[in-house]
Amino acid sequence: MKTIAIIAHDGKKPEMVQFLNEHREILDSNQVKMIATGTTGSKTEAAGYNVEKLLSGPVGGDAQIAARIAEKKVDMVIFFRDPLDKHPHEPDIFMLMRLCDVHNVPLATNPATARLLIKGL
Ligand SMILES: O=C(CO)COP(=O)(O)O
Repeated sequence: MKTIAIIAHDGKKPEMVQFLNEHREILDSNQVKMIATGTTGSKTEAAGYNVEKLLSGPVGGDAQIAARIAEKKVDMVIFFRDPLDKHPHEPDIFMLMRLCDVHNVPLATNPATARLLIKGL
């Protein structure tokens, strides 16, 4: 069983849903568990997937996922960041990405990278 963390900023949520739908077969299999920040999780559920929803990003969701990364409970992170928007919780976003590097967890921040990573699952 592999755990994938799914996170998307508002401007990137449509791209995330499109990405998920392109990989439905893999993501629906019993070999994959998804966790997500709150609103991304709601969109993921609305698209028909099972997902564990954590808090919304700005109120601690990124920090919760970062903690799971530190606890070695996450195998891959797909985080479609919006580089053209400001985020009040930027310190949490950097913490999450930093912990991916500390713990050598694969991190995709755009669909092109995510497509390559998910093929390697
Ligand atoms: O803010 C986010 C990531 O930094 C995402 O949070 P939501 O999925 O709750 O919108």
